[in-house]
Order: sequence, then structure tokens, then C-alpha cells
Amino acid sequence: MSVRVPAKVNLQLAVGPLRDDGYHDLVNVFHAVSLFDEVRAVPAARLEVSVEPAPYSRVSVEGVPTGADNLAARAATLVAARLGTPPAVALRIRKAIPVAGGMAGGSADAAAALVACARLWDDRESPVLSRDDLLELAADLGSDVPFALLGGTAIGVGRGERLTPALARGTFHWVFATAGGGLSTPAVYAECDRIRAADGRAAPRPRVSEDLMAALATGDAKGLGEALDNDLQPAALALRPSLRRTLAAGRDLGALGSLVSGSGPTCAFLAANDEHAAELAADLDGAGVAASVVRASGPVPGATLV
Ligand SMILES: C[C@@](CO)(OP(=O)(O)O)[C@H](O)COP(=O)(O)OP(=O)(O)OC[C@H]1O[C@@H](n2ccc(N)nc2=O)[C@H](O)[C@@H]1O
Ligand SMILES: Nc1ncnc2c1ncn2[C@@H]1O[C@H](COP(=O)(O)OP(=O)(O)O)[C@@H](O)[C@H]1O
Repeated sequence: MSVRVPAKVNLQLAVGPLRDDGYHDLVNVFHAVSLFDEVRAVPAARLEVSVEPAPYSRVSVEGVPTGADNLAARAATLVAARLGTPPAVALRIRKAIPVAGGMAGGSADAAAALVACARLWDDRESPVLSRDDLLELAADLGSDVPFALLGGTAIGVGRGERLTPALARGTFHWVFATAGGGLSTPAVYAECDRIRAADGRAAPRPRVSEDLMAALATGDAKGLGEALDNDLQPAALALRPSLRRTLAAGRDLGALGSLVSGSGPTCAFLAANDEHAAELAADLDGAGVAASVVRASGPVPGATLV
């Protein structure tokens, strides 16, 4: 059982105030891009996890847990518990999504494991677990996991787990600049709170950008580039100042828009078309402002059996 699952970039990440439960209310416009992890689920005596870079990928998998705390292993355990079966599976993860890069690679692997294990253990004719059940299990695993199941382009509210698909026309072409070493998501949210407190600014109520929605609905890459917005970006830049140079290089090289993806440190650049993306990727690579440069397009579907 093999499942392919995409990375995401956040087209808009509007962060509201810190809630009592430690999370922030968001408007999170997710966009799935064609950079894929693959999770293979093979029946085994007990739960096992292995993690390796995907062929031709330059992703470092150092530090990714291979025990019960791997998000894919947690997903398998949840599915097994719901179906009353032992979690007897070996999960073979091949990563092309940067680790701790703000592209939700761990969440992607969790979504892939949910789909693979449900397929392995659930009744094919009359499944116990519906699509909604899987979305619920996904939300228990993490705020970004439901979107990795859904894919496409979608607006997430609440913690980011309550999704509505967004109308999007055509294909958008992206270039991603990865950084050596990740950023911790909780640390970036905490830095965002700290900066806001120091500025004496109350967090505004998050709202969807109308300009962004219009650009998506009409397939307007230039409009989309101008509407990209991430409230976590100042915090990511404070924690990793070198990203300023990366973003500036992309802008100078003619990207239609640039931003830090989610909590970073991966930077995303929007190109006008495929050819422009190829040029931009080569130029960014030459500028020496990133650990690696990869191209991808979106939207693409969520976790899919292959
Ligand atoms: C920032 C975003 C943007 O899509 O993604 P990444 O850049 O990490 O991929 C997400 O909000 C990350 O979602 P995810 O990585 O699933 O986070 P979770 O496991 O649910 O939460 C990890 C921690 O992030 C913080 N968190 C997460 C979501 C949210 N709405 N408010 C928060 O404050 C909390 O400190 C929480 O303890
Ligand atoms: N399958 C997995 N792949 C990647 N990281 C994982 C996985 N399971 C658990 N983790 C842990 O989650 C952390 C965040 O991973 P990731 O989802 O790649 O980043 P981000 O939240 O920035 O998108 C990693 O540093 C790692 O310790």
C-alpha cells in the first residue's frame, strides 16, 4: 500500500490572538504543491518506521524520529485503535518535503499513513472509517493534517483544521528555496506573540483576503503574487535573519511574489509560468542564498493511493 502526499505553501496566514488552549485562531489559505513524500505501509510483526530521502531529492532526514513519535506512526496507531486491530505495520517513508521547513512534511506523512492504514485494515466493501472520520483523526494529529488529506487550495479556520475548498483556476508555478536546519513551529508562534506584545499591538481578528480569493478564482498569477501574506514572517525573519537575503534575491530576480512558507524557513517564490519558474530557479541557485532550490506547481490533490 503506497500513498503519495503533497507539501503545502500558505498563500495567506492570518494569525489571531493566542487562545487559552495554546493555539491561535487562524485564517490559513493552504495550497498543495507538487513536491511529494511517499509512505508505503507493509504488514509487519509490529509497528516500525523507516525514513529516507526520496530518490533524486536533497532532503536531509536527520532528526526525523523513527519511533512511536513519528507523526505517521501516531496516525497508524490511531487507525488501529479505531478499528480494534494491532498496529502491525512497517511504514517506509520517502521524503522530498523539507523537514521542519514550513511545508508540513510531517503532517503530510501522517495523512498518508491514515489513508494507507485505513486501506490496509478497514473493510473494503463496507468501511468502518468514512472520509469524515479520517478528517477527524487527522485533526487530532495536528492542525495541518486535514489539509494534507484534502489537497488542492483550501481555507482553514480555527487552528487551521476546519477546511473549506477555495475556488482556484489554472496552475500556479512556484520556486522554493530551502534552508539548512529547520525552525520550530511553536517557537515561531511564540516569537510572533512576543513581537506583538513588544509593539503593544493586539492581534487583529483574522480575515480572508478578498484580493487573494479574486486572484485565485481568475488564475491571476500577478494578483496572487501581490496578495501573498504571512503574519508569521516577521517572527521567522527575527529567528533566522538570513532569510531576508533569500527573499530579497527572489524579488530582485523577478518573482511575482515571495514569502516565507508557514513557520519557515523555506521561502516560496511565485513565477509567471513554467519557463519563468525554470529561469528563476536557476538564478536563485546561482545567487547562493539557499541550501537547495526546487520547483513545484499547484494545486495538486491530497494524499492519494498509488
Ligand atoms: C504554521 C503552520 C501553518 O500552516 O504550519 P507549518 O509552517 O508549521 O508547517 C501551522 O499552523 C502549524 O500546524 P501544525 O504543524 O499542524 O501544528 P500543531 O501540531 O497543531 O501545533 C504545534 C504548535 O504550533 C502552535 N500552533 C499551531 C497551530 C495554531 N493554529 N496555533 C498555534 O499556536 C502551538 O504552539 C502548537 O502547540
Ligand atoms: N514523518 C515526519 N516527517 C518529518 N518530521 C516529523 C515526522 N514525524 C515527526 N516529525 C517531527 O516534526 C517536526 C516538524 O516537522 P515538519 O512537519 O517537517 O515541519 P513543519 O511543521 O515546519 O512543516 C520535525 O522536526 C520532526 O521532529
